Formats: sequence, structure tokens, C-alpha cells
Amino acid sequence: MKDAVLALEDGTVFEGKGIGVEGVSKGELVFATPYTGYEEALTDPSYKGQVLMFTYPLIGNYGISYKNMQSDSMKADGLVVREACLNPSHRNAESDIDEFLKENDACGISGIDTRLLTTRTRKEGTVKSAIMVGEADKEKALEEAKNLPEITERDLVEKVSPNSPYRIKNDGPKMAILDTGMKKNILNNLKKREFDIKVFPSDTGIKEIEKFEPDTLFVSNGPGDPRRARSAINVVKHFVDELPIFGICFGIQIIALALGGQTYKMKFGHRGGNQPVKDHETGVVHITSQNHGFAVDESSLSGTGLEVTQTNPNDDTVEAIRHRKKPIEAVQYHPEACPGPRDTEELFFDRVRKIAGG
Ligand SMILES: NC(=O)CC[C@H](N)C(=O)O
Repeated sequence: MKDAVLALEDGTVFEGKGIGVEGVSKGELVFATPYTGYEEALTDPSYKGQVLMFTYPLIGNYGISYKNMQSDSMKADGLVVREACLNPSHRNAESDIDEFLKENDACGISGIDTRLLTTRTRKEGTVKSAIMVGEADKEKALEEAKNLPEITERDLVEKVSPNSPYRIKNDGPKMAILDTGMKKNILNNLKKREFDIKVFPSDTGIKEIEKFEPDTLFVSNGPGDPRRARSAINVVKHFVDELPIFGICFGIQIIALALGGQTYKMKFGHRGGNQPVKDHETGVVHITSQNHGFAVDESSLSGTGLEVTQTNPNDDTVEAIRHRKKPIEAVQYHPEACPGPRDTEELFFDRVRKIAGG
């Protein structure tokens, strides 16, 4: 494995061994805590613009199985691990983590003290980073990290949203999906509930969506700062009084913004498969899959008609909202899992089907 360096915008540089291609990969460095599911996480479009660091020390040990991917390719911009396993052992393994990064023209780095780096991120917050493989030039890597725009300045949705709409016919209610970087298993769950679906690129205009005559609107997960998804926010604003509207992760943030609420950037976010979510009505605490670095500001919801129905007991962040009078509901966590627990999958998607039309 080639020499490699990981540089942070604060001037810290780590040395390690390269995975993937020679060159530079850069993005906001975020940590994720799932023990398994690195294929799903690396292909989740929500990670566009980010370098993904796993806290679990051994990554790649069951190889890469393409059926687990949550989109057509790797979307995280880089990978940081303690140890990369290059001799995987699994009946479904079709490739290994090094080959997978090469196929996706991405750089990764192993041999990093991910525990130290995670502790630092929790204490000081996320930072911009750059991985350089082959030519391990520390000064150059530092420049790359420092010159990267902040994630709040980047339009990342356009890099992962489909270029044109597509149809998935079925017998159920007509659902327009605003694909701001949708994970495959969200679509699978909506197909399974027989929605008659048309998936639209995130910048689709209101008129084109109206032509489809949807019975309901769904806003998917997605990368970056939700405040930059102006087109999607306007579409939701337009349909607020006309359709049942649902959303997941990026979707809850866009719905809150569309109804006059605010969102904010978290210090380091929630990315893992063990995030608790307490339901205010039942008192039940669900264990959920999460991947977000922005959140809905509860104090901004007064006057929007929205109420908070679930929160994270670890830090009181908003995990679900519901409109008091209109059929509008959304969650911050990922009921579709991939990776992570499926405890809330039926709860959420069956409810969507019920509210959207029996
Ligand atoms: N998974 C997502 O949809 C993430 C939403 C948003 N980009 C955030 O980081 O909070």
C-alpha cells in the first residue's frame, strides 16, 4: 500500500497507508459508528462532500457486495479507517474495499488513530480534510483541506439528484418524490407499499410536478445544508395546503424550512445505528439509524403549525415533526436503515401509506 497523509484544516497531519487511487480526496471529516454496513454508508448520497471515518477499527472484512449499495456508486468523497481488510471472507463478496475505492476513483487512508480523531471531532466539531495518496506531500494536503469551501457554502444536492424524472407504476396512491439524494431502500419501501411513483430531480419546477397530479409528496434524504435546497423548499411550500407531505432526514429539514422554521449545523452530528428516539405520545424509545449533521431548530417552529413528536434523549434534538392540522409528517432518522436497525421501518412507512390514502 502506498504512503498517504490525512490533513485537517487546523494544520494537523496524520500519516498512513493509501487505499483506492493515487491522488486527493477531500471533504468535511465526519465519523460514523456502525459496526457493519460500510457498503451502504459509502454509497449513501447524503455523504456527498464528506470524508467518512468509521470508529469501528476493521473495515472491509466481509468485502463489497454490490446489492447492498444505496445508490449507483460511492458518494462519500473519501474514507478514513484504522485498518482496511484487503482479504475479505464472505460468500457474497464481489470486490474488496481497495478495489471499490479504485472503481470509484476515490482515495482512502488506513492506519489512522480513528479513536483519537473521533474524540477530537466530538470535542472541537467537524473540520475540512484532505487525503493524499501516493505523493504524500503534507503542505499540499494542508492547502487542499484549507481551500475547500465550508459544507454550508456547497451545492451538493445537484451532484447526487437524478438528471431526469422516472416512473414506477403501481396501483396505489400517486406519489411525487423529490429525489435530493435518495437512498435505494427508501424507494424500495415506498414501492413495497404500492405507491404509484414518479421520482423527480430536486430542482423540478412546481408545474411539472402538478402535471403528474400526485396524491402525495415525499422529500428524500440528501447531502449538505438544507438551507441551500431552495427549489425543493419552494415546491414543498406550494403543496403545503394541497397534499399529504412526508420526509426523511434532509426531508424533515426542508419541510420545516418550507413552513417557516429554521435549521442549524450540529457540532458533529449523529451517524450510526444506535441513536435513541423517544416518542412523546407512547414514551417508547426506538433505536434508529441516523446520518445527519444539521437539525431542525425546535424553538423556530412556533407559528409554523408544526409540533415535535419525537426527540433524541441524548441531546434533545428534533427527531420527528407533525403538522397540527395538515397531513404533514417527517422524521430525522432513517426508518429504511441501510445500515442500521429496522425497528422503525414498518412504523414509519405503514403510517405514510395510511395517511396518504388507505
Ligand atoms: N441523511 C440526510 O438526509 C442528511 C441531511 C443533511 N445533509 C444533514 O447532514 O443533516
